[in-house]
Amino acid sequence: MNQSKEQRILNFVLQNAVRGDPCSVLDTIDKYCSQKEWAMNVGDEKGLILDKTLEEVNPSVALELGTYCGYSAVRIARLLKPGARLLTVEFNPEFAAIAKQMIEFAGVQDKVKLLEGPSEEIIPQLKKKYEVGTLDFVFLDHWKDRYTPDTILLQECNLLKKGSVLLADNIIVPGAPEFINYIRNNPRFQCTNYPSHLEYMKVVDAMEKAVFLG
Ligand SMILES: O=C(NC/C=C/[C@H]1O[C@@H](n2ccc(=O)cc2)[C@H](O)[C@@H]1O)c1cc([N+](=O)[O-])cc(O)c1O
Ligand SMILES: [Mg+2]
Repeated sequence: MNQSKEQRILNFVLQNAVRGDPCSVLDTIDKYCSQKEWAMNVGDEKGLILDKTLEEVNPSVALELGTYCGYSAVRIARLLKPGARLLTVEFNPEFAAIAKQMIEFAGVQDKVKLLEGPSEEIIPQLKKKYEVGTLDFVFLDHWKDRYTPDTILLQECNLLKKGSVLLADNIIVPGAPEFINYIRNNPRFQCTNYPSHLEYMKVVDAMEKAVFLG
């Protein structure tokens, strides 16, 4: 059976990146996806916005919704302080298997826990099953029509505290209009927009940061 694009990306990393070096894994994925096959990784330009936000927040507990091939999981994990951890949620078993190998090759597996399943099932389990108190940082990069219901669910499950930071990808392309409408009109969030470009393309995109005010 012929390989998936995600398998080809992983193979390119296994053959060309430096094992245990997260930056080399990120650079190798960016090289492949900008030169050979486009893929929906957050990429190097929006990745810098993710990096800066992480350096500001310096989270102890981070959640990612939408692992895909593990690019942003590696990107986030490489910046976590000792003892800090990332929980990343992936629904598609093939993608989860790829991401697991990507995370292990990058050498960040001790900081990352990959949770397989839909976000609406996993989020309500975070406190009891995954021993989460509250989340310092949440990266939203999964199905765009899930950003709003999952943000509501995070609040309902008491997973956010004053100062928790949400960062959402793809505000322009593919776009998350309901989420923008919800979060910018919600007095419990302080929002900031970060204009950028779609990964590996000249197309305009943006990220939105939303700080929970408690
Ligand atoms: O559609 C996009 N992202 C959807 C991502 C979905 C990922 O989230 C997982 N998931 C995990 C848990 C769930 O509950 C549901 C899905 C899915 O299994 C998939 O791995 C997208 C599209 C473009 N684009 O240019 O077209 C650019 C981007 O940066 C994007 O992020
Ligand atoms: Mg995205």
